[in-house]
Amino acid sequence: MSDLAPSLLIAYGSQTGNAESISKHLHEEALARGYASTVTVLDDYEQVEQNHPNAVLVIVISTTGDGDFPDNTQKFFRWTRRGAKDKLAAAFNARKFAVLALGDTNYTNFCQTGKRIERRLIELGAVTFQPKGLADDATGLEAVIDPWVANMWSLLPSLVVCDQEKARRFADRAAAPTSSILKKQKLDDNKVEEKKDTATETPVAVIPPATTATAATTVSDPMDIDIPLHYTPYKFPISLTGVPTSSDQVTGAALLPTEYLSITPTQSTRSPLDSSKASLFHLFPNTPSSSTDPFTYTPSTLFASKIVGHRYLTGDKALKRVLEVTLDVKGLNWTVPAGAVVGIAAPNPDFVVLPLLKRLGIEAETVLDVKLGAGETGVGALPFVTDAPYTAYEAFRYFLDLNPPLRKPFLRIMAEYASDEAERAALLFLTSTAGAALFKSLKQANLSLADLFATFPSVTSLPLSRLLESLTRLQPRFYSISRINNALGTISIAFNIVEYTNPITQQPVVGLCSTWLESLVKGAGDMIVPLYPKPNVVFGPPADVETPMVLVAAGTGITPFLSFLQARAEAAAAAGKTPGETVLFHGRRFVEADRIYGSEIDAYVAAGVVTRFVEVQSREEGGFKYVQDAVLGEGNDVWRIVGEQKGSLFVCGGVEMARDVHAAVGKICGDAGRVEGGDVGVKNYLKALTAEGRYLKEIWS
Ligand SMILES: Cc1cc2nc3c(=O)[nH]c(=O)nc-3n(C[C@H](O)[C@H](O)[C@H](O)COP(=O)(O)O)c2cc1C
Repeated sequence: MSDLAPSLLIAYGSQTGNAESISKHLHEEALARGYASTVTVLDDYEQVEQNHPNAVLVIVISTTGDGDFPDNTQKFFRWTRRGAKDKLAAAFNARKFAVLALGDTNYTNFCQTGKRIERRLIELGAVTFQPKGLADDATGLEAVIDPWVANMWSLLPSLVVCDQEKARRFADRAAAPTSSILKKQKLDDNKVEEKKDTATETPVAVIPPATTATAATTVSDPMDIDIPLHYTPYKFPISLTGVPTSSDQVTGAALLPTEYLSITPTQSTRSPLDSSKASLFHLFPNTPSSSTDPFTYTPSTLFASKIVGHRYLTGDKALKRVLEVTLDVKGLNWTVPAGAVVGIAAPNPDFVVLPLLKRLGIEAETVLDVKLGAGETGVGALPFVTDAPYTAYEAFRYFLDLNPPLRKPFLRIMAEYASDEAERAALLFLTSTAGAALFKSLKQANLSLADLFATFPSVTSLPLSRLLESLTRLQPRFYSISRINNALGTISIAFNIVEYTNPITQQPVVGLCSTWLESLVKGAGDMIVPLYPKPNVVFGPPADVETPMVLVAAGTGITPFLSFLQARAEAAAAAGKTPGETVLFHGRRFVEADRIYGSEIDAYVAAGVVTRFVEVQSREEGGFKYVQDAVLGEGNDVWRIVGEQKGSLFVCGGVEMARDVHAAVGKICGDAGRVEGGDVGVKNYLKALTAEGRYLKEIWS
């Protein structure tokens, strides 16, 4: 009897789509190599595994937040810790598995989730068939992923049953210098379109229609805002040094991913173009309009909240505008706790969607029938699942990430459809090992999909199925709630309007969600914001209002702390207690212009809820420059509160700031022998504080 497992099961956990995309491509390649393969999101693992009890398991998982599990793995990880012993044993005992972890060394907890999952599965009796891969986004994921995956393919024949005929065909394809199917076709096909340089094409500019929807209460509206209406795609100048001009000269190009989606444009059309309406909701007919359980709402059953107020929190001198938006969430029936977070599903802007559809030759109004190809079984392989069939416009506007990170499998697919030989060669070269430096320079330019098509204008006939296979789902954007009114059923969020110039392409870049929300308050839509409450948020103030705490924020990192202070003031008043000592550090650029929630904090200071407010300005003379300098400067107090009085320390803001504050706190702990054991002692001490929930961070990149 063979010891080989009957199949391969690829399970992913992904916050922004990288692990998802990698897993789907692994799955497709596994099928092409002759393995019976299934791909699933980790949260569905328990159910999917029952149909594949003896499969070899490959886990691809990213780390998010501050060493946290992606949202679509939380259920899985909880189950591995607290699930029924017999079920866990059945699922994992003697299971052969390997972990490919994605992370970024800019974060303190590099690839933490991959490490934890591997450790936990080993505890449950599973056995690794190759060491985990730790891929680093800071230096380029491919440097680790490519050899890790190559090693996996070399080991799988001794682990999983393989269809030898398919394996042989695959080996033949791999041995061919490049896929020549399209090339041959082109030689005989006079109908191939003339090369068109779309970089010079004028993109369609869509002017959002004016609305008569209820106007928001504008407290202050300091300036006229230009809402972007169009985007001119950027053609990346590829340096031709060392780049082969003919595809025959390219060696070691990536293999063409197998096609797995079947997309049929149906005869029906639906006019989808009224983007002033929250048309997203007709795609989710089963979504309850209200529910007694707020967590019924998820990324695929969104709640329709309504903007009922807005104001700018920054002054004219500020370099970035901070907008506060107040949303009616009564129907959620959610008693919102301090520190709560909502995920907002912002659509792609029409000025990106419509030119892209035009570029691909797709009618926006056509209803699509999207299915897995014949013989496909992977439950996680569909790019999105909704209750209703949708139009091309809806798919592009609401469901697809149109700014994906540059990925080699997609470049390989583009090469297949490039009608210009030099472009085809360049695209193939980009996927090869020899093209690594060029790939890196293109990746660093953060090109959008539109830029990529402008860079390779001869890719004109890319089928929709190929594009959808390569794109991942548009992810919700998360916002900490700053102000809560549970009686009225409203919440407020405050955020920077993201706008900057891409340093490499010099193109303007705008944030998807922040600019969309701003456009709504400027009258570009019907003020409906699809959202859901993020479950399992642990970032909240200590339960006992007398526990002292230190809060460290930079910029809009102040937002969750507003809710902490509000909760503390209310709980102290209700219990007739004096709130514990609270030191709040807030870093910003300018004293006045960036004093986000300044008057609210002044009121908390006056009421004794904030006992010390340390304001730090990086662009003003005098005082501490950065918040980490202030934390270090106030080290004695920080230690007294956290170390001696067993208080709590919370940090919220960007990743660099959190790293620098972490270093400052480490120094405070190590100074004067406060924590013994040198660097290792301090590291373990801070780890223990985190485990106790007394040192928590909310971080974004
Ligand atoms: C907000 C945010 C937080 C992150 N936190 C961590 C972290 O704590 N540790 C780490 O190793 N990587 C961290 N990363 C890096 C991601 O794991 C990495 O970019 C990965 O490629 C993302 O994969 P995904 O798209 O499948 O989620 C973070 C990335 C973001 C955007």
